[in-house]
Amino acid sequence: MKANDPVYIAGHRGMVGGAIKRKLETLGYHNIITRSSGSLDLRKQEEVDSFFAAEKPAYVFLAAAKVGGILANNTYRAEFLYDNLMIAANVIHAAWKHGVTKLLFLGSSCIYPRMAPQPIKESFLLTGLLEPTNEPYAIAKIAGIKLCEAYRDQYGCNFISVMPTNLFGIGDNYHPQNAHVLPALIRRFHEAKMNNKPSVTVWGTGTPRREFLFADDLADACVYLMQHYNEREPVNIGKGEDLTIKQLAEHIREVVCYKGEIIFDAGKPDGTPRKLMDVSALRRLGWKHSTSLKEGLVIAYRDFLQQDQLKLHA
Ligand SMILES: NC(=O)C1=CN([C@@H]2O[C@H](COP(=O)(O)OP(=O)(O)OC[C@H]3O[C@@H](n4cnc5c(N)ncnc54)[C@H](OP(=O)(O)O)[C@@H]3O)[C@@H](O)[C@H]2O)C=CC1
Ligand SMILES: C[C@H]1O[C@H](OP(=O)(O)OP(=O)(O)OC[C@H]2O[C@@H](n3cnc4c(=O)[nH]c(N)nc43)[C@H](O)[C@@H]2O)[C@@H](O)[C@@H](O)C1=O
Repeated sequence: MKANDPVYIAGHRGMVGGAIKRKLETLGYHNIITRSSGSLDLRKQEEVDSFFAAEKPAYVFLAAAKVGGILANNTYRAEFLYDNLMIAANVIHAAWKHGVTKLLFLGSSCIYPRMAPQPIKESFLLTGLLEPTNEPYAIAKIAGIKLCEAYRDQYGCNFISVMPTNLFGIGDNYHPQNAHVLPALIRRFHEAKMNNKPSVTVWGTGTPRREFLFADDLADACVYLMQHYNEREPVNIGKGEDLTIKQLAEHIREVVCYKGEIIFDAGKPDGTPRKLMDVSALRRLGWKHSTSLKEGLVIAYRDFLQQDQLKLHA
């Protein structure tokens, strides 16, 4: 990938796409192609085809998707399946048809079986039942991986897939119901602090374990793999270390400087008990994260405060 090659980032206004764009710009890439979902709906095959015919991207980062936390996944099951299937199918097919040199598809750690042995190796894909709360999203993401593999097998396309662990960072979604746990709790603890509430409720039992990677680290890994990885097998992207949701909530309470209690609502779903990534393949390829959870949380809280201020002045 050379500095003047046309690089399309699908989903550049999102947390991950935005981080990939920042990374590429820092590295001197100056021919970056972007479209918002308003100007190019990736669920529409003809629109996608015309876009690829006109813009002829050489490299594609596929970071556009319908994304959300456990409740959003479980509530909007139709959209999480339909939108993500259509986006993956349309973009990957157009990339083949219009001769894209290389494409990187973003999957997710939730594609692995709910009760997969830990840490989860890439080879565990399709060896067991999925977590029911995010089965539609996972099925669409698995279809994306299989599309990359099929176009590689049949047509020799250099399409690669990466499986990121749970992410957080700049430009995250802080919606109280639809967000992932980390941004949702930043908001809940902040609002409790501002309103002098005696306690904050955290969904589930607090016992599930999750791994959290800072989105700028993920972007760094994606660009690294775009430059150095050309194989068929998906690659896990994570840190290889996790913690319980209770421990995460305690870290966020500290960063936000909230002094009240934490209460657990076991009526809400826990989801997968654990999904710790085996990152040995990524390490062998020469990549390791650089941002600690604590450092990332401080940046994420600052990002939340900035988004909050922007809304107040909008
Ligand atoms: N966040 C996480 O914890 C994880 C994310 N991932 C994966 O990383 C990728 C990026 O996620 P993230 O950045 O968090 O998600 P965001 O919700 O922040 O961003 C998603 C982007 O996708 C675009 N998009 C959605 N629907 C369409 C559509 N129909 N047509 C065109 N563009 C569309 C949106 O564009 P616009 O803003 O213009 O509407 C948006 O910018 C996804 O593939 C996701 O599955 C994987 C593991 C964990
Ligand atoms: C990235 C990944 O994200 C999703 O899977 P998930 O890992 O279960 O993600 P989550 O962040 O929503 O929850 C993690 C844990 O945290 C608990 N939890 C506590 N309190 C809140 C809370 O306030 N909000 C949320 N969302 N969860 C909370 C929650 O009950 C659960 O035990 C998938 O949709 C999947 O598709 C996917 O790709």
